[in-house]
Amino acid sequence: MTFVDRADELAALERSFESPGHGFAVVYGRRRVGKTALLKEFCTDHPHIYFLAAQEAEQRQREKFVEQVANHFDDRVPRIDGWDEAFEYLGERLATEPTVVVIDEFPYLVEENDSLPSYVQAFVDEQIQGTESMLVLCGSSISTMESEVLGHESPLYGRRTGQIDLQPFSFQQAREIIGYDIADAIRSYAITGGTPMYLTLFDYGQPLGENVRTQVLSPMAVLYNEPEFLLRTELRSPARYLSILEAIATGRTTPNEISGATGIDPGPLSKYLQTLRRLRFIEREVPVTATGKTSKRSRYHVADEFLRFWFRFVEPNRSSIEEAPELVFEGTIEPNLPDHVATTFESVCHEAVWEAIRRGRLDSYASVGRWWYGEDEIDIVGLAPDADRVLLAECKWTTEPVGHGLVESLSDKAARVRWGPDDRDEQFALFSKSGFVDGLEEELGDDWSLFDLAAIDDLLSGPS
Ligand SMILES: Nc1ncnc2c1ncn2[C@@H]1O[C@H](COP(=O)(O)OP(=O)(O)OP(=O)(O)O)[C@@H](O)[C@H]1O
Repeated sequence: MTFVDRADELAALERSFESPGHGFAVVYGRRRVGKTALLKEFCTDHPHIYFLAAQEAEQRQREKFVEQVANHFDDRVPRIDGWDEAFEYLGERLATEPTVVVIDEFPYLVEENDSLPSYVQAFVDEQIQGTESMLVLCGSSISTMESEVLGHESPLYGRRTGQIDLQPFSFQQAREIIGYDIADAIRSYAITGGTPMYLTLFDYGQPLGENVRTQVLSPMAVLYNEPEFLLRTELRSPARYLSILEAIATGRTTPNEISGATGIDPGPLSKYLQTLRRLRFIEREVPVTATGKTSKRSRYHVADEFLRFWFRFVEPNRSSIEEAPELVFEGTIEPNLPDHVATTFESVCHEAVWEAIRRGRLDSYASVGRWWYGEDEIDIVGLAPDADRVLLAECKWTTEPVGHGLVESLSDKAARVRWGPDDRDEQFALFSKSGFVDGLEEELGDDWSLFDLAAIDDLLSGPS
């Protein structure tokens, strides 16, 4: 598998290494998001020591660490008693040769010895301070990385010279891996999301349905149990979190609805929701026109396409999947997939809007998001307060071409979006999977921009 993208992250690590004096970078993010792949790619061009911590006894880990340092410098392995000595030895050697030292899965070391952050602090302050070397701490447990490395309470707080919170690939980035045409690429992304490992599990020489059957619906497949595994990396008892995620994935988006579906009282629920947000399993959204971030109109959604798919189609059907996966696929997944993909299509169009702005195909907007009020909802609304300009856009993942009906309903709803002065500049855009009825584009004036799948493909397949 060739390494894809991550240009910004590699450049940030490079800057940290090149800038005068030592570097201390922290890389974290969800499991399978590509932290190790990123660091290995970065290391290829630099003298480096890459240490992968494991869930094993502290002493054995320390021995392995020291062995690795000694091997790198062609030393005889010294006798070392504690982590302070191990880091002291490393520090002495780094003074002679600028080197990148990566400690991957750092939280495993902290689990074994919670003084590790203090040893690393002394190492950063006293040993690598005067060198041109760089230390990178990496970890998948967002909770541990935030509390033990990045948080106020940590001895390492404020010492880092760089920090990367690695995110899954956007659709545009994922397209470099997904080998389907644009329609199937969107469907496929609706199932795997942008997590590199999930993207690389699919065989794009096979039809999408076959990938779903073998990679998701088989009890032996990695993705069959993946969300539980992800939650267990972060949480001791994930049961309640699982039921909250399932409620959100099946369309309960307000705290009231989630509380009703799960039976969890609003008080404790808000804590669970906060934790799920911190771990990036869910996101809270407010209408783009809302001024306060705590708008009463806020809604929650599952922050990752794969999790949304899994909690909607896999978790509720586990026993049937084990009995008759084909029936679940044909009876439940296939008929409901277009509805699931319609939401993914909206976020793909959202990316297309930003790309169209970058390329000058649309005017610029300071913020772009969703808008809703009462029964009304508009998929994408862009606001340019400096120019009193608003963009109003709808996305349709339907089998029929879009016609006048959508134009009229969007124009009507536009009038109900309370934002800006009365004479604001209104621009419109339509995104459609099945194109537009003949002549629509010519009929509508310059204020309307129409994008079919080919146009979206064109926007999102080039370099970002
Ligand atoms: N930039 C990338 N381009 C192509 N493939 C990638 C990229 N990043 C990750 N992958 C693939 O995704 C898989 C998971 O990546 P990786 O092991 O780096 O994730 P991780 O965040 O370190 O995961 P974990 O915390 O579970 O160890 C790997 O098999 C890797 O080949």
